[in-house]
Amino acid sequence: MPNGETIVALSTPPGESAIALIRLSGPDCSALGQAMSGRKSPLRPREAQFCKYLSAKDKLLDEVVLTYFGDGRSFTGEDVLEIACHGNPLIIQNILEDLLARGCRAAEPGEFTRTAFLNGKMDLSQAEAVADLIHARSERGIEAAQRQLHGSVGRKMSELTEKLLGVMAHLEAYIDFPEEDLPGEDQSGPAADLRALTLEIKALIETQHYNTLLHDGVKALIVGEPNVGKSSLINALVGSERSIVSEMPGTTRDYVSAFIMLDAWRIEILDTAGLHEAGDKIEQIGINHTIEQSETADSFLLVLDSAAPSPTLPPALMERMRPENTLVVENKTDLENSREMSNFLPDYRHIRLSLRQDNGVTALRQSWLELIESSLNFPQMGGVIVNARHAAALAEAVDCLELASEKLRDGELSELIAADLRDAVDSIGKVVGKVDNERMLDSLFKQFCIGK
Ligand SMILES: Nc1nc2c(c(=O)[nH]1)N(C=O)[C@@H](CNc1ccc(C(=O)N[C@@H](CCC(=O)O)C(=O)O)cc1)CN2
Ligand SMILES: Nc1nc2c(ncn2[C@@H]2O[C@H](COP(=O)(O)OP(=O)(O)OP(=O)(O)O)[C@@H](O)[C@H]2O)c(=O)[nH]1
Ligand SMILES: [Mg+2]
Repeated sequence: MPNGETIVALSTPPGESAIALIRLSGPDCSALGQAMSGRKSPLRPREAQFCKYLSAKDKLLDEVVLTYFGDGRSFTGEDVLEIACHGNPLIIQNILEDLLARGCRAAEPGEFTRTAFLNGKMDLSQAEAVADLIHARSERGIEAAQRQLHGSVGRKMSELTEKLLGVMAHLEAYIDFPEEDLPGEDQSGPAADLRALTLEIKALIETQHYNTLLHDGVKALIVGEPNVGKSSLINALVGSERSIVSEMPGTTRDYVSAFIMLDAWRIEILDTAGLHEAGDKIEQIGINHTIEQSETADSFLLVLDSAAPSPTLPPALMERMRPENTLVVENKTDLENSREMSNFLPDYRHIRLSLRQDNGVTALRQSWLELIESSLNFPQMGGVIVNARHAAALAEAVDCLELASEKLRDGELSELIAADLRDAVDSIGKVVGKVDNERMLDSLFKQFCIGK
């Protein structure tokens, strides 16, 4: 802490719990630990110690376990004191009030992690990963946040920076010598290096898509003609009556959504209004909603009534559905006149089932999972997935590289080109927080929870 303050916050959720953890960071931790426990000697570092908690007014507030992290060997890089007390909101409040009375300051949201970043315990992408890890809602999300917490993004940025510095060195050699004097493999010169690097960064920016998938979930749309069993399907997948099922065509008028887990994936699944021509005004609005939703959908379950003729679907929707992102669900196989429909969309994966007899749903989940995993091709780039902030910084780097490429082509001065490349290095540095910007840090850490 620049001004030597010691910050304090409850790090566990407010409310009743078996144990609550109050965390302090700053120079007063050792003295406070000794004072609150009434010990004659300082607390031994990195050792859990059972103590009484005595307030400044010498009142016994609770029996607690104290852990002191000295010499900055802690999460924040400052001295840290952790107080594990009984999880009663009144006890927690008494202890927090006592610590404030003893001169501590209440921590801002994310301030512990911000301190860790400012003390060089982690780079900015790792600090973001701490929050991602807390908020992840699927195994895939946790895995991705853990990779980032271990520095995957930072390592990728170092690699890109190294390459860029290499291009800068190459550029100097290229400018200093006429083309014909360079060894054969250098004939294409830095122009080719720059192109390759630009493509690599653009590919990295594309991985932002996976970040959205991890946070918001994979968005899946159940579509098909009226009465084919779309609502029966969402109910079977969710495991409860999420959507109304009836024998009347046109039962679902607008989309209904639910979240499910498909293996390690979080999926937002939408049951939609049956698609058919004409219909009344409300139906038409519902159909327009389906088409709108299809524009941002990652996956489709196209339901067919296998005892009815093949459907004709709106071209605007068909455009979005491809063999890689769509599973064709031939429902109602229990009906006598049910037949194979593999001639309809023959390039697509089909699955036959009877939702009425609850037969085939497990096979559908398996088949759908395979389709999702193969179509999302997840994750490439050595497991690096960038977020919106990283992507914006990388897009700046791409702009700088493209400027540099243009100047190189136009034969401009090497100093001008080098300046653009240095700007690109700075933009890449923003990802890990090498380029400091107080406002950006404020807005980033504001999104954290208190005590983190
Ligand atoms: N009790 C407790 N559990 C916790 C945390 C915490 O702050 N306190 N964490 C908070 O998010 C996470 C663990 N992260 C941590 C990261 C670094 C250090 C630490 O003491 N680092 C020292 C020593 C490293 C070592 O001994 O290898 C250092 O970096 O110098 C502690 C926790 C999850 N569990
Ligand atoms: N025989 C048979 N009937 C089914 C099957 N699955 C669903 N149904 C029936 O088909 C009718 C329509 O089912 P829904 O799930 O409401 O169909 P929907 O596609 O949501 O229909 P809309 O919302 O009107 O577009 C209901 O009477 C269901 O009980 C099945 O596998 N076999
Ligand atoms: Mg329905």
